[in-house]
Amino acid sequence: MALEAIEYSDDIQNLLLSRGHDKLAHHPNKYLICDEERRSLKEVSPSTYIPIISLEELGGRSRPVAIEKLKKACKEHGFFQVANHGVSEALMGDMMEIAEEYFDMPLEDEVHLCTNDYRKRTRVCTRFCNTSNKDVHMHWRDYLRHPCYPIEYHIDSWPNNPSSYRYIAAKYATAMRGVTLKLLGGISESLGLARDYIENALGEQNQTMQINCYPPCPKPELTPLALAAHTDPNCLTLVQDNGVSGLQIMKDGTWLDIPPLHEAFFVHIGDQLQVISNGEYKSLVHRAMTNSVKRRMSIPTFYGPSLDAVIKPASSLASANVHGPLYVPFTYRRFLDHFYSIKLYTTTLQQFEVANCTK
Ligand SMILES: O=C(O)CCC(=O)C(=O)O
Ligand SMILES: [Fe+2]
Repeated sequence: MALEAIEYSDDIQNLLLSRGHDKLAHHPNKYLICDEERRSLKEVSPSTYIPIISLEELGGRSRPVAIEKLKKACKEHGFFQVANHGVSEALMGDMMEIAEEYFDMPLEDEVHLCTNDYRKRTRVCTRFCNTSNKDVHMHWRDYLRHPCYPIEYHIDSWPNNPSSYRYIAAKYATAMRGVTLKLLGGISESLGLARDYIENALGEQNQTMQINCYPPCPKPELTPLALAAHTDPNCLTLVQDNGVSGLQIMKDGTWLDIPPLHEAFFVHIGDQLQVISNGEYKSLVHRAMTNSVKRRMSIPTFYGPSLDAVIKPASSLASANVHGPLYVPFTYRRFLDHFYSIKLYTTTLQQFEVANCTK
């Protein structure tokens, strides 16, 4: 689909859930979900075991043991929690507080950031994707999103309100980059690659911070999904939440509830790591549920390639596989264009599978 075709004039300000009431009354059909999604909501199991990776352990003499743990977590689960990560409780608290404040502000100050155009890298939005199909259902979520690396390059595009937003978000983004790079170093080694392999494979790199705001939903039976099932298109995602549950992940064909984590970050694998690892590690299918009582907030840090980086399976992993490379090389820009143009957000990778490209 031509990208030009995806501009359309939904009144995004009217659709933002957090800025006004009764979206269900005004847009009764927009939030309905399909039968298949509705069926899957009934088959959810209670919370699951979440492997713990200690960043202290990864940086110390027990690194080889920690790398083995990391390998098992990535291979068998696709997710883990990172503890002893060095991001202070105070900074995590300040970031969540300013995030909550942001979504309590009147919209007037932020109108200039509201857009559904995914190419605007700093934006306030409510749609998951920018498809031209207006019938795609909406999610019970608003979000603010902005790039964070290099900070000096992007900070002027960030919200200026609340007045300490930029200061706190910059401190947080810097700390999160440190944690992510340490994890990526460990993950590289867990695949038998040089410690800086993945970092280098991401080119100039891209770090994006997102603040998801899921307001209480008056009719969760009508619109149970706050965010539909998807895999993240980036490489690795680290999530902080505000202590309200709602995240679910798919493991071995079953949906599982993930409880809120205190002081730890929930980390999971994205599509680019699946490609670089040549399918050794799989990106995690996940979604979020609505809640009729409490507002849920989450702050994912998405770490991935720069738009021009060419992503492909690591050659040592491709040659170790009887099938060779499982994915064709692509630029991240091309990948994202495809990701934002499809309706089923769990299938982006299929387009880039060698098996599908040589037919
Ligand atoms: O809210 C969450 O915990 C997950 C959010 C998410 O999956 C996303 O923003 O991509
Ligand atoms: Fe996600």
